Amino acid sequence: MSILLTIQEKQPLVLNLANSVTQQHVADAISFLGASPLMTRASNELEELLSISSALVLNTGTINEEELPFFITAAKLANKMHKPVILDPVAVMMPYRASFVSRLIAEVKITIIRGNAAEIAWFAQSVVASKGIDALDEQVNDHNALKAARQTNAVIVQTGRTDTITDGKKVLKVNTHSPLFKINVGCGDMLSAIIGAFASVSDSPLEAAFEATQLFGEAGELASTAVNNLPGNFVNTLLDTLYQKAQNSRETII
Ligand SMILES: Nc1ncnc2c1ncn2[C@@H]1O[C@H](COP(=O)(O)OP(=O)(O)OP(=O)(O)O)[C@@H](O)[C@H]1O
Ligand SMILES: Cc1ncsc1CCO
Ligand SMILES: [Mg+2]
Repeated sequence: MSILLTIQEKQPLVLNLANSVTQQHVADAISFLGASPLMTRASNELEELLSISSALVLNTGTINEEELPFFITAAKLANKMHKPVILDPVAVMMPYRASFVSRLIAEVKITIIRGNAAEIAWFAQSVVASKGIDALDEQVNDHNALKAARQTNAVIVQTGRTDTITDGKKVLKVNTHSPLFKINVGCGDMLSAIIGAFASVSDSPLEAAFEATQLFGEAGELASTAVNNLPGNFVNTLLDTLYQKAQNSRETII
């Protein structure tokens, strides 16, 4: 059975410590795929929520220092309960964010890290040109992705014009092309959450990360064409396309 179909059968709950910029799109993406999103900022409910969740997605886009213990507690509980933890290390190259993420990953096990080339370079002690949330270098850098995977023991999803997915040994690629992804803020956040939904029902983080990234890339291409390559309606059309793909996967077996 495909992972996408399993998501709809199991309707897993995906718990998100989301950023405050793009959380509606993140929740929609999870929901339209057939999973169930939940966002929280309350440490006193973490244990209860994680016990009914199938994955935890940590997005460090709008963190502050008071939230570090909250992120650590959430991930430690998920580790203890053997639930996959996905990290989206937004702009981790910036010094405070680097300090936050360093302290987080020193304490917890991350299953999958999804970031752009500049963010993944940081995990490989390397530098790729960037400005804030955006990587500026379009080169495909397998070396950084492989090194990041080996150093963190996580599956790495390095997004860009070509996406590279690796566990430090095997390297998989997604080569779909939708330029509108780059200018619509939050598409990376949506993909990280979708990877969370896939990992929540799969025993293979590598396979889950690859299939989620491929689905997202294909949906992006269809959505770009449908909106004549104009950005204003892209995300809504992308969400509709994800929904249709999820529905189609059901029809293939009915
Ligand atoms: N230059 C590009 N051309 C085509 N697609 C791209 C390009 N850069 C990124 N993408 C696609 O955009 C999606 C999000 O990846 P991206 O690298 O932009 O994440 P991000 O920088 O974290 O985004 P955000 O911070 O806005 O959420 C991925 O599906 C990726 O394949
Ligand atoms: C623009 C922005 N700033 C912090 S998080 C975020 C959304 C992209 O991750
Ligand atoms: Mg991002």
